[in-house]
Amino acid sequence: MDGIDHLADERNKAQFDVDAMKIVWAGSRHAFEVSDRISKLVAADPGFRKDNRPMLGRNELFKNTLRKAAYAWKRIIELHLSEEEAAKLRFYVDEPAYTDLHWGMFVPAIKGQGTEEQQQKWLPLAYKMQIIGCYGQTELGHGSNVQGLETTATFDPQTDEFVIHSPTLTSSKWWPGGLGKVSTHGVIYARLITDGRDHGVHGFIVQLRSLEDHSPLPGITVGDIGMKFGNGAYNTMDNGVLRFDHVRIPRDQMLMRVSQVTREGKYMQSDVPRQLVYGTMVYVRQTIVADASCALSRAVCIATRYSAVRRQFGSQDGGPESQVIDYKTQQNRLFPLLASAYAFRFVGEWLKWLYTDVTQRLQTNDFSTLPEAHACTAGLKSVTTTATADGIEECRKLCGGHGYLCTSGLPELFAVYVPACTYEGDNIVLLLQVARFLMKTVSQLGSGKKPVGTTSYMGQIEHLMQCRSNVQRAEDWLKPSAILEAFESRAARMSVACAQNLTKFTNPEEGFAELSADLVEAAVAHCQLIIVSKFIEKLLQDIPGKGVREQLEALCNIYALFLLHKHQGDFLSTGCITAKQASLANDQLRSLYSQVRPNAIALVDAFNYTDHFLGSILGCYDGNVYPKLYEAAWKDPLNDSVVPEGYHEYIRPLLKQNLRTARL
Ligand SMILES: CC(C)(COP(=O)(O)OP(=O)(O)OC[C@H]1O[C@@H](n2cnc3c(N)ncnc32)[C@H](O)[C@@H]1OP(=O)(O)O)[C@@H](O)C(=O)NCCC(=O)NCCSC(=O)CCCC(=O)O
Ligand SMILES: Cc1cc2nc3c(=O)[nH]c(=O)nc-3n(C[C@H](O)[C@H](O)[C@H](O)COP(=O)(O)OP(=O)(O)OC[C@H]3O[C@@H](n4cnc5c(N)ncnc54)[C@H](O)[C@@H]3O)c2cc1C
Repeated sequence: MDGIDHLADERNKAQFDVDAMKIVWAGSRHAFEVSDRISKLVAADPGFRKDNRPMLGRNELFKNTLRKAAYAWKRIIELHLSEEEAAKLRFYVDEPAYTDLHWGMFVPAIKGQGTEEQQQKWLPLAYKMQIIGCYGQTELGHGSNVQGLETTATFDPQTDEFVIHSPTLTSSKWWPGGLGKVSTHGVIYARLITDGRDHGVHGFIVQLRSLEDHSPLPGITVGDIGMKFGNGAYNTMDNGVLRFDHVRIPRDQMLMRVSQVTREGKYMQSDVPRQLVYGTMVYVRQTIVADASCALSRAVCIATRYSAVRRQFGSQDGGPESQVIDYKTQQNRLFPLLASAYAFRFVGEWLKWLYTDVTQRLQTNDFSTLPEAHACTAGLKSVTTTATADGIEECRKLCGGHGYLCTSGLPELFAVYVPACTYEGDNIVLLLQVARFLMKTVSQLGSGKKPVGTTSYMGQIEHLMQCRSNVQRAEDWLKPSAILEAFESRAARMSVACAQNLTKFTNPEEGFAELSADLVEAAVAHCQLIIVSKFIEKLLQDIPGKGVREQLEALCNIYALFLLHKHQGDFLSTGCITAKQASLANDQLRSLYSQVRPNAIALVDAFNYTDHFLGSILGCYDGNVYPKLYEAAWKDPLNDSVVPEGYHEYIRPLLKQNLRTARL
């Protein structure tokens, strides 16, 4: 447009090396370089244009997604992109598509639950996209309760086949992404039945469509489940419905790493735990935490840049009005979200490490850390997606009226993101899994079994149950030890209080159900402690770059003290801190906001997002918001004609009606 950087003054205020921060955000110099190169490549390619999405009807929108996915694949092949680069390209194309499920769930399910032989047969086909797969678990009647799935896979020893069948309406598969219109195959979860016995839910590779003409194979009814929340948004995805009418598949298409069925129809279990059938969900939940930091940082980048551009009130002697980012209320809503984006980034990095560690252990038949990995992935998925969905909506409000325009990018971002609170495990259901893990940990405290990993703080339970914070001045809250002690004692006390209340019930399951709201709060406290402590651990690492560590320290303190303020009730009622200390934390928070303020624009520049990826006029790099908004409005299809279609039919007759009739 005018070629001027309208945020240049803001950028000049920064007190740290933004390029060094970009590397911290990306995770490594290599990750930064890949991400930077691929994001620019996508942004410069008109084939990946996305600004017209909210205007398109479903069929047009979906066809456009198919085109982009095919084009992305073409570019991946032409440019000889590595697996890492290809994943980045799909990420920056930024359009939910069947490929997400193919690469993100179908392939991992075969890798995690297939035998060597099965992997050798299926993975090369999937890697070349000669078959396209989905993850078919959820049914019309059951999603959370996986053990309640109704689809059956009955072994027929006569033919050495499984017969896959949907016995009821509620057993119809319902939701799997990519299933509706695209997938040729699916990993389908069904109850395994041999010789009249039900062995529970297992995974099967089932071909759904002809590889010749894409028509459903005999016995298969398949389609899309219909429009979802928002314009554009997740409607680029063909979430599907699927019914089986006695569909036969060969025996070797049951994923047999965890359990097997022999030629004679004998059911056998390996010495790996049965829970590995749920392994793909652990993998995906871990990736969702990293994705949360991406979605939140994107919204925060838009809201921060726009808050520096937008001015309201406060003009003195005819000078400019105040930038809204200078209002403390704006900072109090925005900066904790900025801090959360960084916090989720680092906890996501750590969770990836934890997952890699568990996977390596599983390969050597060490299953000891699986329960913790399940609790951490479930809990962190829940806490980070809830905060991110709420955070995106808050960013929209932080942008005032203009945030409500699709051109702000925020409505679509919210609509695409919000199902993350439900898919891959409803967030409350997942927190209840964490609570079960915590109650088990508390119950074992007296047994001499030392809690490890993320529950190791419970090892000092006597201290945590009676300690009092020694914070006396606001600055004392900057000490990591003060923060950690407060968060650890809050989490420990909430868990122990639940455990004590549970003993009042003769039936433990009844007690768990009755106290579930409290248990969820205890689980949240535990997960927030993990996020805070991983941020603090990150700061123990070597962090090069002028001023970078100082910024991260400020953000870490903002994240922790904001949570402390928001959940004051927990901290005060459990007696970990006094009302005076809570008030000092708030004083400290205000002064941290002032410290971050001059760095705010540079801190969001460090995400290194292109204008294409942000997809937001309010968040554009140069801050030249008003001319772009004005220009975009005229491009709306409604402005194609000056007098709207329908004028002669519906407006003119109104205007020309008899006045006397109108008065009656
Ligand atoms: C809620 C539970 C965990 C309940 O399972 P259950 O067997 O009835 O539960 P239980 O008796 O409490 O647990 C038995 C035991 O299994 C453990 N466990 C449960 N899940 C896992 C796991 N993933 N890894 C490792 N261990 C696991 C539990 O901790 C229990 O262990 P324990 O017996 O206490 O030692 C489960 O059914 C579940 O995960 N439900 C959520 C369903 C879900 O996440 N579906 C995802 C579908 S795919 C999708 O949404 C893709 C969207 C992606 C996109 O579009 O991008
Ligand atoms: C966009 C999107 C994409 C999806 N993609 C896939 C896919 O690719 N493959 C696939 O298999 N599935 C997919 N799903 C399905 C998804 O995994 C399920 O919707 C999810 O696991 C939640 O299950 P549900 O729908 O049965 O919710 P429900 O369990 O019916 O939840 C309804 C309410 O009940 C509450 N609730 C349920 N159980 C309990 C309990 N024990 N205690 C307390 N409260 C409880 C929940 O908190 C919630 O408030 C997708 C879903 C969406 C929205």
